[in-house]
Amino acid sequence: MPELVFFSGTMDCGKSTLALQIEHNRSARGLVGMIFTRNDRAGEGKLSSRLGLVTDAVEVGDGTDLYAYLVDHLSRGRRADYVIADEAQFLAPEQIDQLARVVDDLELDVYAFGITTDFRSKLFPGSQRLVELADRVEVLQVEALCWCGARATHNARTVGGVMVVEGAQVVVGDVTDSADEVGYEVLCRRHHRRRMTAATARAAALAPDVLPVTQG
Ligand SMILES: Nc1ncnc2c1ncn2[C@@H]1O[C@H](COP(=O)(O)OP(=O)(O)O)[C@@H](O)[C@H]1O
Ligand SMILES: Cc1cn([C@H]2C[C@H](O)[C@@H](COP(=O)(O)O)O2)c(=O)[nH]c1=O
Repeated sequence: MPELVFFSGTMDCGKSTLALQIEHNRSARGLVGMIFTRNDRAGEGKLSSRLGLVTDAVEVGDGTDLYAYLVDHLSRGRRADYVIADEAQFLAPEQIDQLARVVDDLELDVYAFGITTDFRSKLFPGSQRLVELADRVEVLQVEALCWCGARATHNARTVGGVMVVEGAQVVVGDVTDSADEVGYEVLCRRHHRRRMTAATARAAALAPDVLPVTQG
């Protein structure tokens, strides 16, 4: 039975890498994938992983009907044996419904990859719809780590290394972005709740009132 699978995790846990591996393994066996993405850091129409792998993809826009796109593609005699949707958190709920229809009516497997929650630990609307509709939700196995060493479960947005909780839900960026700009950092829940990033934890450890008193 074809399935809608949601591979979810924090930023930087290997979702795009897994998407590219699934694509590689299937294309090595002669299958043809339809790859959708939205707002990938590598630019329009790209699916990229931090390990350096990248492939071309169809850039989804606000008005793209993913079901209609596939019907049109197939009716022109082109092939699509399965579907990959990366950065699926950026898709609208209706577009997730369209992916579910691709599974049910076109009988294609759909593999969606995305982060579940935003920098305020609120569900992205597209991810919420995926959790509601997916046949399976798979949490990625190679977990990212918080600076404290615990499993990272939350995505923090930072400016100058300091966690912020105000701003637009969508701001494309990376965990490696320089400390001056808007960037991201993955944290465990405890440190996300306390808004304690690696930089603020370091600063707190160096603060004069916590330095050991030197004996004269
Ligand atoms: N230099 C590196 N060497 C090995 N692994 C790396 C390196 N840089 C990033 N990674 C790994 O790549 C993964 C991030 O891959 P990516 O697919 O881009 O993540 P996601 O799509 O979940 O944000 C992480 O598991 C990270 O550990
Ligand atoms: C938490 C959060 C993230 N984003 C953006 C930042 C990145 O461009 C993507 C996530 O990509 P990844 O491949 O999973 O690292 O999402 C955002 O727009 N808003 C957020 O709250």
